[in-house]
Amino acid sequence: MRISVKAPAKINLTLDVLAKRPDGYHEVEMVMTTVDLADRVDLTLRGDGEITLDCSASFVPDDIRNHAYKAAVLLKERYQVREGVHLYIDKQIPVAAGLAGGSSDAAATLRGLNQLWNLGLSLDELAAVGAQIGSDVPFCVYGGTALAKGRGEQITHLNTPAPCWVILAKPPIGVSTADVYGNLRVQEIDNHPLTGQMLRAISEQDFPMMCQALGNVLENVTLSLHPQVRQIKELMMASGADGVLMSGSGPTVFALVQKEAKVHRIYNALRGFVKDVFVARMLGAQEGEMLA
Ligand SMILES: C[C@](O)(CO)[C@H](O)COP(=O)(O)OP(=O)(O)OC[C@H]1O[C@@H](n2ccc(N)nc2=O)[C@H](O)[C@@H]1O
Ligand SMILES: Nc1ncnc2c1ncn2[C@@H]1O[C@H](COP(=O)(O)OP(=O)(O)OP(=O)(O)O)[C@@H](O)[C@H]1O
Repeated sequence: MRISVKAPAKINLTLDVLAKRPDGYHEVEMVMTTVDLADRVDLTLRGDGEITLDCSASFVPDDIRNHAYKAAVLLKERYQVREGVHLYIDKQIPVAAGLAGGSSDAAATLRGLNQLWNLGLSLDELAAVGAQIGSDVPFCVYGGTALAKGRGEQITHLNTPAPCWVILAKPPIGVSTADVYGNLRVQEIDNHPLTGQMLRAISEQDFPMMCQALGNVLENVTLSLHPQVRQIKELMMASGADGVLMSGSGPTVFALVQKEAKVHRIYNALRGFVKDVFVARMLGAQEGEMLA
């Protein structure tokens, strides 16, 4: 038996850090949404109980370091499953990009195995397993649009934002999330995003207010480490984007626009500058879509 599950990328519409915690993580408050730039995870039942993985991108680890592999191991142990699985990841989301590609693969694996292994678990139960893998995994289990608190695992579901286009551009650098958080001086943050305004903009589907409320306190840290990220932001703004922000710990920057004509202008301007440029839409549905 084989099933395929979509693993969409996420963007952060806001990312605020409130405090550094004694466990080394940071207390965050962030609004996240999924977009239709997605990996695909194929899951094939293995009767011998083994867990194996292949990925279309050869540089992505194919063992326990892979978040999807880890998800399968954790679920198998926790629910004492006898069967195994072969996972194949068709990678479309750029790696180490601030788009939660690995987290989304893990979440898609949890959703797919729930079906393949007939576990009958709720999304809340899958998200609890996901939290053991990474802070972004619980959000990715649900998808859609949400406010995430704690270290990212406390999820409140939100409405679908105003319809718009999302143009994503990733400069050819990988960014370590741990390094970016490590370089953040929480007491010195002077650009806290307007989270309340973002929540209002989403509930009222107010596109201009959503663009105004975009904000990410990790942006300055990554910008100081990688000046190319600032150049991409400036290029997007000069090409007519309605709102521009870095996603997560970066280095991917996204532009929001409502008029389709602007999409082409921004895309063409960026393609002369970086190779990885994607045009996407925000996903409305809360639960990741099963393909088959
Ligand atoms: C930047 C974001 O992607 C925004 O959505 C997340 O906050 C990070 O999510 P993630 O990549 O799933 O993060 P994890 O794999 O849990 O943690 C990677 C590293 O980031 C740092 N980290 C992560 C989350 C958090 N709330 N505080 C942190 O300080 C820690 O040093 C941790 O060792
Ligand atoms: N399934 C996977 N896909 C991509 N990378 C993975 C995967 N599993 C583990 N990794 C490792 O995780 C690291 C981060 O990759 P990922 O693409 O998830 O980063 P990211 O998009 O910045 O994540 P986040 O936004 O959650 O911080 C990579 O260096 C990669 O080696």
